[in-house]
Amino acid sequence: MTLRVILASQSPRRRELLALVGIDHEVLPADINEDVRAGEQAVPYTERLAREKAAAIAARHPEAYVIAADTTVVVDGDILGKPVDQADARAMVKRLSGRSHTVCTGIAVAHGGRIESAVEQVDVTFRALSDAEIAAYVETGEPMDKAGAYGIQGWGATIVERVDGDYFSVMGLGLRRLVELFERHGVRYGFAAGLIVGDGRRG
Ligand SMILES: Cc1cn([C@H]2C[C@H](O)[C@@H](COP(=O)(O)OP(=O)(O)OP(=O)(O)O)O2)c(=O)[nH]c1=O
Repeated sequence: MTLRVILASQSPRRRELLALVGIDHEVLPADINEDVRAGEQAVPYTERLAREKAAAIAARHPEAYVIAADTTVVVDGDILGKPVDQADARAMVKRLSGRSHTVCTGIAVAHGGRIESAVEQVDVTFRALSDAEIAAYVETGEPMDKAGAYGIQGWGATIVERVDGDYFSVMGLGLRRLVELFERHGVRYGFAAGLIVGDGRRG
């Protein structure tokens, strides 16, 4: 019998990252309300959302280990989610141009009625961009499904000057932290072996 791992996310980046380190999984995106509560800061917000996404799927699949995450960009205390349209995307990229912002990624692993969670904060600095460059970048479509309207793993890589923290958390799922959360559930990670519970079952 295999260890069942469910990724409660529609994000193709999160699927790629799990595949990168050999964590076999199914995908069952969670449909929850992602509204920010009045006065809620990015760190508690992203952790709450990751936990709610994990809990929603774990309630239906109690035998599984459910992974969920939530990523936002924070600048001047404002939380930037995904842009609603191209004008919004241009405004977001312009706001991030030539300065630093923080990427917050909440991550959660639910199993057996318990949820282990954490938040990674990473400072990212953009080089200065001209309006023409911003328009051309948004034209590619890359920003549209991403928090803060950029993807560090795509053409956005040519915009990022420095990253202070975990690169994979910027992409949407911190793998070092994920392994730590599994360990809190008593599940070990082995290179090449993947996830291993006490009796040697694999996921
Ligand atoms: C900053 C940044 C974000 N992103 C992505 C990761 C996430 O998919 C997305 C943030 O949206 P999220 O709401 O965290 O996730 P999602 O809507 O894609 O998926 P789900 O809610 O089902 O889990 O932004 C990148 O791919 N690269 C980046 O550099």
